[in-house]
Amino acid sequence: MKIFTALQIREADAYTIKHTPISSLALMEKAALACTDWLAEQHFTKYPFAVFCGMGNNGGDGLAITRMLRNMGCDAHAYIIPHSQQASEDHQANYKSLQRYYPESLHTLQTFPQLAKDTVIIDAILGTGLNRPAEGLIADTISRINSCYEQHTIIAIDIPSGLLTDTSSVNQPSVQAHHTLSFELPKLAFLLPENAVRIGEVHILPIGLHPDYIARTPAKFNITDGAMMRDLYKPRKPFSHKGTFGHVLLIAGSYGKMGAAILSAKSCLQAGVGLLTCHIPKCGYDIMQISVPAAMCITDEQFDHSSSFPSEEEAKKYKTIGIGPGLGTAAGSIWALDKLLDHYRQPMVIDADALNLLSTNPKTFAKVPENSILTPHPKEFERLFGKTDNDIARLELLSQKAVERRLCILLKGRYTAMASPDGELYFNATGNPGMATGGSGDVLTGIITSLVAQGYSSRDAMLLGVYIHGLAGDFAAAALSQEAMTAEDIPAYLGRTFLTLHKNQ
Ligand SMILES: NC(=O)C1=CN([C@@H]2O[C@H](COP(=O)(O)OP(=O)(O)OC[C@H]3O[C@@H](n4cnc5c(N)ncnc54)[C@H](O)[C@@H]3O)[C@@H](O)[C@H]2O)[C@@H](O)CC1
Ligand SMILES: Nc1ncnc2c1ncn2[C@@H]1O[C@H](COP(=O)(O)OP(=O)(O)O)[C@@H](O)[C@H]1O
Ligand SMILES: [K+]
Repeated sequence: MKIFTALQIREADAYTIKHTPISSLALMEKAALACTDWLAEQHFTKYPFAVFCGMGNNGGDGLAITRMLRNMGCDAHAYIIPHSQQASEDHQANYKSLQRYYPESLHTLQTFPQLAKDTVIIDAILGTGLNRPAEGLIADTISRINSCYEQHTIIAIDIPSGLLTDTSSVNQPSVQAHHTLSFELPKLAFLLPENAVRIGEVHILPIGLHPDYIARTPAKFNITDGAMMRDLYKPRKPFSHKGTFGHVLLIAGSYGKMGAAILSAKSCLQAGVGLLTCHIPKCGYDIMQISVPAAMCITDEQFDHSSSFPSEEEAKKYKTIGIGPGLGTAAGSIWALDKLLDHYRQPMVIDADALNLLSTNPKTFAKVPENSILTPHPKEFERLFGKTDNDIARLELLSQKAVERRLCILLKGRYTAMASPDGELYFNATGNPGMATGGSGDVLTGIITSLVAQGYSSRDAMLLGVYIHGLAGDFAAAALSQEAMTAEDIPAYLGRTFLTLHKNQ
């Protein structure tokens, strides 16, 4: 799914108006109807409404919504904020309609109104046309709306007013909404963790924008989806054997952190690898052999951490190496990793403590093979590449580092961002807060390493691995609840997840 900029959204609107019998005003009517239908479905229409309207088309939506709510018998009032000399054409048309049918519902905002108990606040002040920070009466109204957050439900139309669509809004005033009703496609602003408290729950409502414009307009950012993943997925051929699906070496675990190695190993197997060998410290031998009998084990000479990885000759038998979960950051491990990288040139998967080791040893980092996949969470990302002022700057840094170092790098989170060496940037939408539990990341490392071994390109293994990891987490949450599920439940639901990838699903 594509993420369009504010400019592209405007072009999509214009293209739809030009190439279909629908007028600009009719498109606004559709948008307003989609919002009122949603309000009715969610049973908000039993409450009074205060609709705050700007003077552009977002305000036009607000006026149309007020009229439609009135048509449904609701007690709705529109408060227009006079921030401009002239309202947009469609705003003027909707103003006239409301004035004609429900003149008592129209107000020009002078002072913030007294709101009756349970009044639902609709924010239709500014939409994608925001071109400077909100100030004056608009900023005051935003701040008054936000002061109602605990007592009233706040619903933003298209985007919370004050929030920029395509760039960071840190330190800018904006409405803080419980729900955002947006049209047709998600916006970049909705995917940024820094905006989480402002956008609330986002609901994307279709309004029939022209599919041709959407199909042929390239987007800088995309969200992966089921259709794309079904195209990437490689079904197994009947005469394949375990050698077909690669041999993984998983270097993981240390004293007290063998669980990370177990989670990663189980996930690697359940994601379909042909053979799995785990390199673990001596303390982990019984634990691994008992917990994951399908995995072979090589024990390090050290008892509590690993300090000697395979030689060039030994490493040849592995299709790829996954390294990091529970590894620890002992000096011996960095020394061993450095030695390994002197000869191992295949793309590998690097996570957790292995990333921490790289972040303190730039010379070792420089030896990481091209097309390797790095899987940092935000803190690990910061250790590797430094701090940024905001989420947009961090996305740019992510993309820049992936291109510069010829690596696939994924930045974990609600919408994991995935950058490949050719500059592509994708977001993943599967997954849920039930996965915010220790070990979920170790599961991801196992899955992605498994996919690389099975012959997926690094980019495809990253996109598909993150997608199925999240979807398995969604199945686990649906069956067990977000609270009760643990990281172990994610590989347990990989089976159901793979079934959704078959072409006939
Ligand atoms: N046919 C269409 O184009 C459709 C548009 N839609 C709505 O239209 C919105 C976009 O409409 P517009 O392009 O009119 O944009 P806005 O409604 O966001 O308003 C833009 C106007 O506000 C002014 N402005 C921008 N930032 C300001 C600030 N900080 N302080 C004061 N004034 C400011 C601009 O100069 C401009 O006059 C969308 O977000 C969506 O809600 C929907 O009705 C769907 C169809
Ligand atoms: N709220 C959430 N929504 C979606 N996915 C989440 C959420 N919280 C965590 N996750 C996913 O769970 C994983 C957690 O990884 P990580 O932080 O490395 O955990 P750990 O180090 O405990 O294994 C990531 O893949 C992340 O995307
Ligand atoms: K708005």
